[in-house]
Amino acid sequence: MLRWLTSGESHGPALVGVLEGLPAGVRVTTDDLIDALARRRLGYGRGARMKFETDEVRILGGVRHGLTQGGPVAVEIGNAEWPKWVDVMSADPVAPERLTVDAGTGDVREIARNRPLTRPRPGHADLVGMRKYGFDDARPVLERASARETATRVALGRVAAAFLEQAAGVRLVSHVTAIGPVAVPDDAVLPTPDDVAALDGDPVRCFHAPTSAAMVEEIDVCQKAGDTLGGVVEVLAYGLPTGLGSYVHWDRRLDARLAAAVMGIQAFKGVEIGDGFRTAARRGSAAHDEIERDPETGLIVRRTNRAGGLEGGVTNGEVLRVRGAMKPISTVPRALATVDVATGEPAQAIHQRSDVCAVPPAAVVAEAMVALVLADAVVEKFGGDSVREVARNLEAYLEAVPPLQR
Ligand SMILES: Cc1cc2nc3c(=O)[nH]c(=O)nc-3n(C[C@H](O)[C@H](O)[C@H](O)COP(=O)(O)O)c2cc1C
Ligand SMILES: C=C(O[C@@H]1CC(C(=O)O)=C[C@@H](OP(=O)(O)O)[C@H]1O)C(=O)O
Repeated sequence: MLRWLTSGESHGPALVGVLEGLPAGVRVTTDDLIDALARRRLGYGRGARMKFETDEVRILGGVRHGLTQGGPVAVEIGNAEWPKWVDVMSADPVAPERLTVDAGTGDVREIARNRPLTRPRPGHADLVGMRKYGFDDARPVLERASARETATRVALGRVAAAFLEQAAGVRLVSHVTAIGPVAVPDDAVLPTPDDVAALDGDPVRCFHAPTSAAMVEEIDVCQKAGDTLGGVVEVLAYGLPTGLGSYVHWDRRLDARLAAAVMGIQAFKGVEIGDGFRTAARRGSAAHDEIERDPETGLIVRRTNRAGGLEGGVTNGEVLRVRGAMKPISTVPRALATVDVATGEPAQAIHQRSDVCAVPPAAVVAEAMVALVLADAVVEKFGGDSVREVARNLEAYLEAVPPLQR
């Protein structure tokens, strides 16, 4: 079983992540993680923080000389702004004057970062978090609810993706299929893992050039109006063997595990496998993927892939397609109405600096979550303590499939 945990606050000294259960022998370096994190910082419509954040990453354990060792892999991602937050986010108690004296100039004044946040922002965890954990300040809530935490998931997801490729030849790619009302046409060509560089070069991680231009325009119009946008991302996994996941129990179904992982990303409100909600509107004769034997290879193939690579919660050998719907960024510059919980009076929500649209980086985060779930499913089905052992087990399984079922 593969397990992962993250810790850390948005403005704390660092985020940390631990991935446990990964076989030994996965080739991975700090540079691989740097690349993955740089990809998550891309995207038209992101806010001020992504302009200076460097995601300084260190591998703290589990990897030696570029190879995983079988122990938990631990990563740390520094916060470029930590010097500004040392007192506000100190783990240990600080003297009250440290919160009112400017560390740089020595001036005594109210420092905005230290002021209690009592005007909870609609669409964020602020109000529910204050009530639930007993805070009179939203600061501790937003520090942990923030999507800054997704940097850790992307770093761990990169390790999982390395395992998938090296043990099973599985490769992933993510792209944006909609921003607000602007969507790629249903018949647009799907990207493959060889298109990652092209997607990285697109301002909104969209594989359809005319739609990409329209998405950028939509973000510009929205930003000028003081508003924010959401959208839809898609993750594709190529080269998956059949047989990952199971139909025998609800929590073994791979579709259920993928849905939970994608829904567990901040601001994600819907998940589709394959044609998902569109399938619900079709008749059965136009909804499923007919089976035939390829006259050239003699192998069993599908005429279509509407199911998105899963039947009965089990991979069927087709390309896996998982989509996630992200709601618009909650911090709306044209501030939303709220109540000041210190006074009980009507108020406008606090406005923290913020992204206008974060759908492109969210695609990268979704890819990381899918990689983690698939790596877990591969470890579960093919076991093994080293990459070589997993690859051997996979090969033996495929060889044992009766010829007429291949
Ligand atoms: C990559 C990414 C970046 C985000 N950036 C912001 C942001 O800058 N400002 C903001 O208000 N919300 C941002 N969000 C969304 C909030 O974190 C999210 O809406 C909030 O936690 C509440 O969502 P929930 O109801 O799903 O928990 C971002 C989400 C993701 C996935
Ligand atoms: C820091 C990241 O995203 C942040 C997500 C976020 C939120 O509320 O979710 C709010 C903003 O943070 P800050 O308040 O520090 O400007 C974003 O920049 C990141 O993606 O690395």
